[in-house]
Amino acid sequence: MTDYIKIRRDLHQIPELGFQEFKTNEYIMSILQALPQDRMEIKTWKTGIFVKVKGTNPRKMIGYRTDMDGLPLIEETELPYKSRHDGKMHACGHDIHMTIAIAVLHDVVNKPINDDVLFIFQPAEEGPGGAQPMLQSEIIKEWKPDSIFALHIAPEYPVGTIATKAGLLFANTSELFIDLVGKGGHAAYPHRTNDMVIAACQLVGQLQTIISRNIDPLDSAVITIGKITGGTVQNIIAETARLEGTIRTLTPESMKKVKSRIEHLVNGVAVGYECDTSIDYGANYYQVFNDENYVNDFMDLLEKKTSIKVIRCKEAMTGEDFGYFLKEIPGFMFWLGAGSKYGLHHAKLNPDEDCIAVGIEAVTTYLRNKGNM
Ligand SMILES: CC(=O)N[C@@H](CCC[C@H](N)C(=O)O)C(=O)O
Repeated sequence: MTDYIKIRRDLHQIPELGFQEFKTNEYIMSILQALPQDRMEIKTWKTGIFVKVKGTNPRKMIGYRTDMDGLPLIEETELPYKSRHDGKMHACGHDIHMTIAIAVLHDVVNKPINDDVLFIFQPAEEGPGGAQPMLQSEIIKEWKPDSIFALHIAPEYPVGTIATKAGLLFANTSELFIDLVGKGGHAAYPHRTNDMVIAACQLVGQLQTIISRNIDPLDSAVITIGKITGGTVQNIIAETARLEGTIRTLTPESMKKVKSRIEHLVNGVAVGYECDTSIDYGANYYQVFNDENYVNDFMDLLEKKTSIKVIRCKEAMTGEDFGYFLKEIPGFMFWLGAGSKYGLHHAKLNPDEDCIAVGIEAVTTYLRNKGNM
């Protein structure tokens, strides 16, 4: 087993939720402390870490970002190194992302390039979002990279491939939490209550009409209600219900429109069912929009210098708060093929660990080329 596979498996066993990545931080710090220190400057920010690796003749600073958090999900793999944290799992590949960042950092510390490289270990990508507050931190004001890039594993692409495109890669996202409060009571006396299970069911159906009736058919958007809770027991009419979901759009303008329609429909339910309602949009992520020049250079470079297969893909409705970095700093994100039968956010996700070597090759090839010009 290589050192990097061990690192990935160690990290896989200790998934932590956003801004609680304490053990993850400690684990990464212990690796950093064992590296030669003369070229590195390390600063911590909440549970995140910035590492500046000084170049030999720096003219610019290149940023490379990895996310750190896991998801609230019970792992259903039979892997000997499955999650040791009950109800939490690295089901979005952040264990692989961190491993690749550590491996590349190790390489750049041992064989420095001309330019400075800023490695950003960012907490809370799954929520509530670490990128935006990190960008507002004093550290990034002092160490603002001239360009930045990042990767995300893609279970649907085979190992040995990467996929990306110029322009929009990932959607605008917003979490969605809707609370309904009516009047509960005995199941045999519905006329004395306002049943929030009925109101919630109506609302879920109505929300889907936003996509089919309010969004231009040539545009695209998603409203997913992933969770409904309400009521207490089978023979009591529910006083409260809660819908939890997410909105995805291809433009910030469509996001505004979807939210405005949601508000109208929720108000309609409030009037129609004589209940109290509230909406909370939770974490909102800006689209991941790749700079055409940077991403084309990257794809051309991999095609010329490596045997990695480069796929020009379509945009996806996934979200990533790396979009906030790209809003301020030019750069790009790419998918790294990880060949798993189960997709992102699935309890049986099992990325092929061979993708780690491909990720390391793609990132170091880019850094060694761009950072030595
Ligand atoms: C790559 C990926 O799967 N990202 C997540 C980002 C979560 C955004 C937020 N918590 C939301 O649900 O809107 C995704 O679900 O796309």
